[in-house]
Amino acid sequence: MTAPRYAYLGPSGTFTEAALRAMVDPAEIEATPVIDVPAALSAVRGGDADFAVVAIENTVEGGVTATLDTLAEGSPLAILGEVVLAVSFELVARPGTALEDITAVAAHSHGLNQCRRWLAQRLPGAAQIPASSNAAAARELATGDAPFDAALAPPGVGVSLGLEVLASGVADNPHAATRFVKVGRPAAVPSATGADKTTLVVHLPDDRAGALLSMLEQFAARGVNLSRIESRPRSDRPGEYSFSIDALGHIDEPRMAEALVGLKRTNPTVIFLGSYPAATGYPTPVAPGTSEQEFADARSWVQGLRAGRR
Ligand SMILES: O=C(O)C(=O)C[C@]1(C(=O)O)C=C[C@@H](O)C=C1
Repeated sequence: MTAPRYAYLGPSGTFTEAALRAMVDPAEIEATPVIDVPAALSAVRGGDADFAVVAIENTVEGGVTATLDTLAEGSPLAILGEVVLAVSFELVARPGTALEDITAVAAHSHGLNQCRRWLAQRLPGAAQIPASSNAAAARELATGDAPFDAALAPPGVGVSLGLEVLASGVADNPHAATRFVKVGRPAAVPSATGADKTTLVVHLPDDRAGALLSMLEQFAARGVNLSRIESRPRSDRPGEYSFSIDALGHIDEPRMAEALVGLKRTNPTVIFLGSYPAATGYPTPVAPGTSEQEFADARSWVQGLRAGRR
């Protein structure tokens, strides 16, 4: 059997690679670094990779828009799992560089934003240069003629490239974390674990007052908790928005299945991106009256009514 092929934001050393390693045994897969999130997801869509691991949300920047938008448009993809990693950086530079010598620092734009305050305090005059990834910035510094003299890199990457660490634990928020998802092509949904998450994209009906409220009611009426909802502008219809939603629970559970039926009946587009184990591991909250047994009992009561039982 050939090893499953994974695409991830490279080069080697990115937080995305660390997330990939946290999800699968690197010895059992073939991992290919790619230049950005759309390239990783295109590799899956086009069949060059079986899976991709991509960042979807971080505690400072919120949703990773490249991921949310690329998942929501184009041929169907499925989220199969998630992992959350704590994120803090090392400020790295070529040996002999002092903090006061630094005139320009590079990192992924999310990395720069995750260290905005630190950079303002410690390197107030330095230009901030966006790179395709934090690890790519460190690599360019080590090997090339980089137009910057420092980089914010994932821990350990600078030393492995022969760079010096000028500061470690760099992060504005000591609790900063990034959530990554494993994405594949759609297949039968893996069974519920009891601690699951379902990700959806919903387009609301045009020009209808209360459309957002009635979409949310589909979840509320079945006791389904949302853990994330964000709106994104639609590239095909300027001025209109799609909603990217994480809901706690699994499509195999009647409360989630009924919410999906309601969403499908009342909204023009519902994209199901998958039901998969939640990284928190917290059991799915079950509101009174929404357990599987209560749905089953109520259904058989209705069946009984039809058959004349009162
Ligand atoms: O994987 C990496 O190292 C990245 O550079 C990407 C990325 C992101 O897309 O958010 C990943 C984690 C950090 O939050 C900062 C940047």
